[in-house]
Amino acid sequence: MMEILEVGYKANGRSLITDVSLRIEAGRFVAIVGPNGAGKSTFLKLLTGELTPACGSIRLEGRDLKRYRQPELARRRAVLAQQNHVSLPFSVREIVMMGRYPFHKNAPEERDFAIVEACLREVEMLGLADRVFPTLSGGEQQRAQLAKALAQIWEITGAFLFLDEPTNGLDLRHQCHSLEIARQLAGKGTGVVAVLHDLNMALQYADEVVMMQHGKVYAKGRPEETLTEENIRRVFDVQVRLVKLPESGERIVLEVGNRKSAIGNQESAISDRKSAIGK
Ligand SMILES: Nc1ncnc2c1ncn2[C@@H]1O[C@H](COP(=O)(O)OP(=O)(O)OP(=O)(O)O)[C@@H](O)[C@H]1O
Repeated sequence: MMEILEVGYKANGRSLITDVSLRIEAGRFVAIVGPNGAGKSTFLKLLTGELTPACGSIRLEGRDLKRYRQPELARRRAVLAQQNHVSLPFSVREIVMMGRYPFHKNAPEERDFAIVEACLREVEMLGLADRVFPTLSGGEQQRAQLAKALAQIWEITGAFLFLDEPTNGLDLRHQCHSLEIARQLAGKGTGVVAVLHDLNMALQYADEVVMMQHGKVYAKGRPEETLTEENIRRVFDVQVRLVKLPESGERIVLEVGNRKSAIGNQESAISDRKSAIGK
């Protein structure tokens, strides 16, 4: 379990995260949503240990995250970052094997090779395993990086998987497939924390949704409690309707327009200008 208590973070004298408290249980899929610049990635980096809080504490299994050594942390959690640049000519298989580095001493063993193959199969990348990573398309690179993260936590019970916009660059089928993999991992006891922009994906896959705004938690709880029309309007500044699908009862978010439309703003700017020049 992860316990986040009154965490704050500052950069260049500016507060990016303020007073965030949260419990993340293993076996749950938590989606972090919010507009651009809300602090989602910064918060995720605090959870992974990449950044250190300026105040408050983050505890993993009852122990402060700051007290974990890097190799120890690497055996408990995996991260799919938003940007994963690889310029060296590693093959896809070699990239995925990097997820096994925290577990073998000098060279990979038979078990590591088997896990790499299983993870490549999981993300449907077996056919591209020998390709040089930088020659892959954006979506293929994203799936290879997901396979690497899976390889890292493949055999760990109660591990955590942190995903920053995991559906970035993926086609619709692979978006669903990636989140389905994460969902299944949660079903087997992994704690999944994913930054998602697609509110419908959050509704469909998450057990809990944390909605952030201006570096703070605006709302948190079950998806249907958090992703309400009112919360979405207030936080994203957009009008939506939540519609129930008759066949399954599932709810979907339909965007029905910006609160302040760009055209409306342009029209008022033109009329302001006309009155300023006396027309
Ligand atoms: N090192 C830094 N110094 C100053 N400001 C920063 C720094 N890192 C992030 N920020 C700012 O903090 C805010 C939160 O950034 P963050 O990347 O966490 O947002 P986000 O919610 O993940 O956004 P997006 O949806 O666009 O990815 C942004 O306004 C960003 O410009």
